[in-house]
Amino acid sequence: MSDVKKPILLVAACALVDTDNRILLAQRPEGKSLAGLWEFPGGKVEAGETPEETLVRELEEELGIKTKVACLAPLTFASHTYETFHLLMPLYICRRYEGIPQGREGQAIKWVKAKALREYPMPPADEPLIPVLQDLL
Ligand SMILES: Nc1nc2c([nH]c(=O)n2[C@H]2C[C@H](O)[C@@H](COP(=O)(O)OP(=O)(O)OP(=O)(O)O)O2)c(=O)[nH]1
Repeated sequence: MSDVKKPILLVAACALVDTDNRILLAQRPEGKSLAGLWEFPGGKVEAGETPEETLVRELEEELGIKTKVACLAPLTFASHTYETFHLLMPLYICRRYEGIPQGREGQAIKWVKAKALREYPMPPADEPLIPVLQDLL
């Protein structure tokens, strides 16, 4: 075990699910950490925000869709040590939203069937989330 304590980073993420039970993945753009990997939309919880508020904000900023705190249900979470921080990432599921998701920040997006999730390389923290979604959907 390392002596140096890593800060905990709180990131809220969302499995957005459409009427065909597909899940939306977004590709991390070049220039960011973990570039090219496919992730659940979301982002860092800012000071003064609840994770649900973060998601309502991020889903609008990143995808141009509107949802509500009441439409976000907690599903599971990721807890993973990266080199410089420990990621704690609650994963919510959302089936009720308005608008058609678009990659508003230049990121590619893709609707993916649960059984095909492993065809899309994801950050290591996301690995344990895949079977949870596959069991559910
Ligand atoms: N949104 C999201 N982030 C994830 C997932 N899996 C995972 O390890 N992460 C990590 C990547 C980032 O380190 C962090 C999310 O940060 P962010 O999306 O708000 O900010 P960012 O890409 O600008 O972060 P960075 O360039 O500073 O690393 O959580 C995931 O499925 N969704």
